[in-house]
Amino acid sequence: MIKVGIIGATGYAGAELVRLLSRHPQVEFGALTSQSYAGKLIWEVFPHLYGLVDDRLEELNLPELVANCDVIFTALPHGHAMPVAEAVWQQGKRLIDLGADFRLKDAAIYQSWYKTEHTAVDLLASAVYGLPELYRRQIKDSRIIANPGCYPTSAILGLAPLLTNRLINPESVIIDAKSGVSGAGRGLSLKTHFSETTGNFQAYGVATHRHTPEIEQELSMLAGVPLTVSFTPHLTPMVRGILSTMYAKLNQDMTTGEVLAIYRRFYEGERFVRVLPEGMLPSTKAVAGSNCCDIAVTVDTRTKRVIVLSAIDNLIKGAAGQAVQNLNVMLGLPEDTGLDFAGMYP
Ligand SMILES: NC(=O)C1=CN([C@@H]2O[C@H](COP(=O)(O)OP(=O)(O)OC[C@H]3O[C@@H](n4cnc5c(N)ncnc54)[C@H](OP(=O)(O)O)[C@@H]3O)[C@@H](O)[C@H]2O)C=CC1
Ligand SMILES: CC(=O)N[C@@H](CCC(=O)OP(=O)(O)O)C(=O)O
Repeated sequence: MIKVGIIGATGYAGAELVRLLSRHPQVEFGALTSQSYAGKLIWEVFPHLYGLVDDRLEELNLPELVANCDVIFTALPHGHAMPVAEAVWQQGKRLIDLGADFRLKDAAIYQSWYKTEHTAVDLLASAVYGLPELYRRQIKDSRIIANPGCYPTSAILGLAPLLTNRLINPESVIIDAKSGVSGAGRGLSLKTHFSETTGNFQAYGVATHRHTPEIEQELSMLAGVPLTVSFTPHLTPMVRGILSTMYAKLNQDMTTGEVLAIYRRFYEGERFVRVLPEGMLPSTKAVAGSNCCDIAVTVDTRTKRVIVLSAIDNLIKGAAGQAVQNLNVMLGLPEDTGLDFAGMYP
C-alpha cells in the first residue's frame, strides 16, 4: 500500500481528494491535516464521509508527515506548498501540489501575478505540469507535480489539438469561462456569500486573472511560439463545474467534421477526454462528479472561426480527480483507479 498525506484536507479540493482516495485500492492515509479542525474526526467536519473515512484530522508536523508518507498532496492556498516541497525533495518523497506554486516555470512571472515571493526557485525546474494527457511520460518520473488550475485544465485540453496541429492563428485565442462557486474554495467571503451569488452571474478578473500566464505558458509550448490570450472568467450561481467557450481564427478553410477528426486522433485512447459527436454540446452536469473533460468543436464557416466548448468538474478533473490521475501515472497504475468515468445525473 502507498501511504499518502494530505495537507489541507478540509478545503473543497482536499476533501474531494480524501473521498476519492478512500476508495483507491492501493492507498492508505498516513496523515490528514487541518489548521482549523485539528483533533476532529474528518466525518465530524464532512458528514458525507461518515462510514467511509474514520481518520482524525491533525495539525501539520511537516518533518513527521514527510517521513511517514510516500506521496504528499498539498491542497493549500498558493504560497504554502513551497516549504513542503523543500522537505519532500530532501527526503526523496513525492509531492502533488494542487495549488499554483509550481505551475509557472518562471519565478518572476509567478511573483508578478501572485504577489508572493517564490521561496523554492531551485525546485521549479524539477516540477512537471500535471496534465497527464500532455505530459504523461514526464509525470511518471517526476517527484514534484504541479496539478493544473481548474480554468487552465479546461482551456488547455480544449485548445491543444488546434495549436499542436497549427490550425489557428495563435494570437487569436479568446477564452470565455464560467465557474461554479466551489472554485473559490470553502472559506467564507463576500464573493461567495449566498445572497451575492444566488441569481447572479458576473465576470471578474477581466484581463487580470492569475490563470492567464499559466494558460499562456502551456499554449505557447504547444504552439511552438509565445502567445497571449484574452481570458475572462465568470462566476455562475452553481456549485460545481466549469464551462469554457473558446474562439480562434482558422488558418485555412476547414469543416467541423475535419477539425473533429483531428481532435479524435489527438485524444485517441484518452480515458478522460470525451470528444463529443457533431451537434452534441458539453454541459457541467454531464461531467459533475466525473474526471472527464467533455469537448465539442464547431467551425463557423461564415467567420472562419472555430468555436470550442469544454466542460469539467472543477473539483474533479480541475483539482482532486486530476491529482489522483497523476498519482496513478506516477505509480504505474491504471489511470482510472479510484476515479469515476460517469458522473452524477441529474
Ligand atoms: N476549488 C477548486 O475548484 C480548485 C482549487 N484549487 C487549488 O487547490 C488549493 C485548495 O483550494 P480549495 O480546496 O478550494 O481551498 P479551501 O479554501 O476550500 O481550502 C483551503 C485548505 O487550506 C487550509 N489552509 C488555509 N489557510 C492555510 C494556512 N495559512 N496554512 C495552512 N493551511 C491553510 C485550510 O485549512 P482549514 O480548513 O483547516 O483552516 C483548508 O484545508 C488552492 O491552491 C486552490 O487554488 C485548484 C483547482 C481547483
Ligand atoms: C470561482 C473562483 O473563484 N475560482 C477561483 C479559481 C482559482 C483556483 O482554484 O485556482 P488556483 O489553483 O490557481 O488557485 C478563482 O478565480 O480564483
